Amino acid sequence: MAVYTAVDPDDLAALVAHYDIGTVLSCKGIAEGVENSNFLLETTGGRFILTLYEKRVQEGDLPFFVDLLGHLARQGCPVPAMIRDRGGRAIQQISGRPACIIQFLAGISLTHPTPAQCAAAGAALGAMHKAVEDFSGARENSMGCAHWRSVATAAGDLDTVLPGLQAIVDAELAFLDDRWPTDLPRHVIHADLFPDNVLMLGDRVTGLIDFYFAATDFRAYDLAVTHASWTFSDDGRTCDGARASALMRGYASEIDLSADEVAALPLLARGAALRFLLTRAHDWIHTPADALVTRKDPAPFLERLRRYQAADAADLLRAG
Ligand SMILES: Nc1ncnc2c1ncn2[C@@H]1O[C@H](COP(=O)(O)OP(=O)(O)OP(=O)(O)O)[C@@H](O)[C@H]1O
Ligand SMILES: N[C@@H](CCO)C(=O)O
Repeated sequence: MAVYTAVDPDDLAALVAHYDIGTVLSCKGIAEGVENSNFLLETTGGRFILTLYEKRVQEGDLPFFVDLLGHLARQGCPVPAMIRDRGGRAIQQISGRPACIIQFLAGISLTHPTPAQCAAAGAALGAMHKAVEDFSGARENSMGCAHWRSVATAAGDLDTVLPGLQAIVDAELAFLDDRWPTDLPRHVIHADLFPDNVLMLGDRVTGLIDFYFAATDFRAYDLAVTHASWTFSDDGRTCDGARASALMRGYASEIDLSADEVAALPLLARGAALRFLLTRAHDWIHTPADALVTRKDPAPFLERLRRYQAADAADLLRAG
């Protein structure tokens, strides 16, 4: 369960009193997620998500996320609104943390998506990319390629996570540093569109959530992150061809990738696998023992990295 910070009931009642959302009925910690503290907040006015921003979200970035979600909502993307209080403020403070009350969206986060659901997710990502093209905001990708070396250093001794991991990471960082593209189409991307950040009812996408890694980067890298997180077996050893081609086909129904982007996909996918391997390894070592959080296993992302390193990786990344 991801609850790093507890919320005092009196503080919560005082916060909610600034909004036109009624009074608090209940507030329960949400089991999913590892980054922020999330609560399901029920008031006499309805159901909301209360998010307290933790380690990886900088308070100064919150206005960017509020603007981005507003822009995407106006373009018809299924993203949750950040609720504003009577004074027009979306960003608050509670328990010493920056916090937002967010619209609750219906839908279920999948753990084992079908090909049809992968196609829908790919199309939703593509539609989001179209919608964001004229968004004027920008944010450096603090989890992008330029930062992976410092994430690795901050993690500490990677061999304590998996024997031999340090050498694998060092070699991969050197490989990617030499080859990472510089001039592919870029705009604000989600950068973390895992299945748990997409709400679905059947084969329909009802919500895209958790934009707190959104940043300016290659759109094809966003597709690579989505491929890495939607199309593999739980242990990361096998990429499911039907899911992968459906995801790519769904994305292609919205966005025509250039030949350069298609050629770069295997490399971008290696980067995506490394990014999540590194942050999971960091959290494996550093998650406080008393946090109500289930750490995510880094090993399946090492397996994905190996798969994307293979000579036939481009075959996994083709639209069927
Ligand atoms: N707007 C929303 N509507 C409905 N449910 C939501 C909403 N936002 C979050 N949730 C629920 O809360 C869970 C955790 O939210 P979120 O993914 O934002 O947390 P996180 O700690 O940032 O996670 P991650 O580990 O994916 O970065 C989601 O899986 C979902 O079940
Ligand atoms: N989606 C990420 C957590 C956010 O960095 C993971 O599953 O590792």
